[in-house]
Amino acid sequence: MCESALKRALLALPRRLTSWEEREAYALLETAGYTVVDVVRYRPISRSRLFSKAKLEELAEKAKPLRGDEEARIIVYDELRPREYFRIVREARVDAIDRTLLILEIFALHAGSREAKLQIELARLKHQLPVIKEAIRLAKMRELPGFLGPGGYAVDAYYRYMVSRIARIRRELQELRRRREIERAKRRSAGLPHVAIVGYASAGKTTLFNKISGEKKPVGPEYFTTISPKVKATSFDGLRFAVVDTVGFISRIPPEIIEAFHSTLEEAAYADLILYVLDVSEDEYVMTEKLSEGLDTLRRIGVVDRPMIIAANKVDLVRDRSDLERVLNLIEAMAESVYPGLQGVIPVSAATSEGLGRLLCRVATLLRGTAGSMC
Ligand SMILES: Nc1nc2c(ncn2[C@@H]2O[C@H](COP(=O)(O)OP(=O)(O)OP(=O)(O)O)[C@@H](O)[C@H]2O)c(=O)[nH]1
Ligand SMILES: [Mg+2]
Repeated sequence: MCESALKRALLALPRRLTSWEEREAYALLETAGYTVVDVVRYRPISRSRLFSKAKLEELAEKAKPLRGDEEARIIVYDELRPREYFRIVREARVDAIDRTLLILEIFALHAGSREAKLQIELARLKHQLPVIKEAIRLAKMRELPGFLGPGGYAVDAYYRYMVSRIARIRRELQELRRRREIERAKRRSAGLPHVAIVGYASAGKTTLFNKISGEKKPVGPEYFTTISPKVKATSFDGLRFAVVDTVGFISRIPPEIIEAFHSTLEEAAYADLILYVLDVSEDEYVMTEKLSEGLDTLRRIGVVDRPMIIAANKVDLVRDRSDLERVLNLIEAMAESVYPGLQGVIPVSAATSEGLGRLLCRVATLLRGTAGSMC
């Protein structure tokens, strides 16, 4: 969902990005409601120092038209260390955010549940804590005159507030997680096996979830349309099961976000079957990159041995159908080599329902554990 009034942004892009990662950067900015007014490309000097003096001057020059606009931001599509943040803000006099904060802004736009809102606030606070620490250090050295009041007392107080707020959010999240576990246990004791739909952002997970469950959850071309997991009981061929929609993966998910959304992705770790949605209408290189990123993310959240089916989605958009078999084989070979639990790759179109019957038949067979199925 884009905000109607676009916020202006000066985008700082590292030169190391591949072209599809660059497209992803623009897609994320657009989803967050920014319009890019100018771009600065740079090669980081080191991990802690991104910009040379000359680059910083270029950035400040290009940021001039944004000065005084409270909504405008310099967006550094990288990990921004506190010292670098203050260097930029002091030089350019426009506020800056990094890639993690950009992603969190998008999450905040789509956060419906209390749990999602708390997770985002927690991730933001944890991200800001080192910045505030740096502000205290600079205020003590009198390098940051006037920043949040004299002598940095206000900064100190804010720091203490953040620490106590983090502790409170952690407690509340623990309670919500406990409740979620109870609900999951209830569904299990009712005998419902769980199928978790996972995959890269915008692969078509919710479209497939809606088709399988008869729901009408929002879908859309922007990233992170879904951020809280949705569960719905459904049935196929006399078999009842629960289907779960989850938050999409993106490349290089920042650690704060992985941690914040662990409980969301946890639904996948508890599932009896993983339905991995892959957009096969994309360029082959992009598709395989996204597949390996996604499988890597699953491994990081502890999904290593659950049975998995890959739904090769959006086949309605594949022009060269004669080449599809080769692409499916490639996906299978690639996924199998890193994920031994793979139980097949099935071409589908969540939009037109093509292949859906075969997919569900395979899901039901695996959940029943019956051998010698027709699909
Ligand atoms: N042509 C075509 N479009 C599809 C298909 N499946 C999904 N889409 C479109 O792809 C876009 C993304 O679909 P979603 O279902 O929102 O994708 P998602 O994986 O849930 O995305 P996030 O929740 O943002 O991670 C939407 O514009 C859908 O209409 C398909 O099989 N064919
Ligand atoms: Mg979705």
